[in-house]
Amino acid sequence: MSTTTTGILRVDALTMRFGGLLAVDAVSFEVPRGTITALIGPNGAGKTTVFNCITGFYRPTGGGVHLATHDGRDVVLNRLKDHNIARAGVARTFQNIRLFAGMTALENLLIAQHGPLHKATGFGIGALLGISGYKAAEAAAIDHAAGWLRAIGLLDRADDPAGSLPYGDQRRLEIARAMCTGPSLLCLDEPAAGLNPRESDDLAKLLLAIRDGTATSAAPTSILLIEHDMGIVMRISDHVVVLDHGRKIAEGRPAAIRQDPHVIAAYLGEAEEE
Ligand SMILES: Nc1ncnc2c1ncn2[C@@H]1O[C@H](COP(=O)(O)OP(=O)(O)OP(=O)(O)O)[C@@H](O)[C@H]1O
Repeated sequence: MSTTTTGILRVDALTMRFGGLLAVDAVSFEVPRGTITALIGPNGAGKTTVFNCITGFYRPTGGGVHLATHDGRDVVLNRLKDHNIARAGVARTFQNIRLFAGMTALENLLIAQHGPLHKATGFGIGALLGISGYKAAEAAAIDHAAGWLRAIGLLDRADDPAGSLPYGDQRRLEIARAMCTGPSLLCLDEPAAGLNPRESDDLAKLLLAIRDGTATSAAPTSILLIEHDMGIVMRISDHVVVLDHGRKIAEGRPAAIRQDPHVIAAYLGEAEEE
């Protein structure tokens, strides 16, 4: 893990109201660069809402979300449309799998790279005429995709439809697809949901390798994840932010969070409500 404390993402007094419901109430935290930061909390705590504000699905009612770009600029994400948030360097996955099930694993990773390919085509005609710039971009995109397929152990299934892969493989393929966009921040919404212990273990290793930049030749990438599986959170997170009823109730290293009385009370409260 990088030791620099500069945050790659700064969430500043973020507030989100749905009519009379205050779903997120002036929440502030940072994702330190080079870390896996987990956003946890009982059901309805506001985790997905914060996530949706960061990734441009919701426009917050108040506060701001700032991304520090590679070249040191501060980009205010909540003023951008979601495709520009992706362009600024934020990639995300969803709670439900959103692969193109009928396309192959490789094709799913190539689609994620339509940006550089599009640029090389001169808006399409280059591809039709077989212009060399396009061919080079296409070869680079295939190389890049193959690198990610190797990293997730699916190179031998490159030509299989994504929908035919086991569930755990589809989850890792989605993460690879997000990584093919070359993000500086990867946001994952419950990546371990529905995985068996072996698949969770593969996921944990993949996320650590993405953080450290050892999965492929891609640079180390900071990760923000929402996760209910405390085993995985405690095992791989460097930093944990805890929400309850729309407010931040704790923040720190996993070992400290595990013993925090406010966190224990929030989760006990959830168990009593069930
Ligand atoms: N689009 C919406 N419209 C109205 N209320 C919403 C909307 N999205 C979320 N909420 C409400 O905001 C609160 C926070 O929900 P959110 O989904 O962010 O919590 P969460 O921590 O992600 O929960 P879970 O762990 O169950 O997914 C809840 O009371 C929820 O009902």
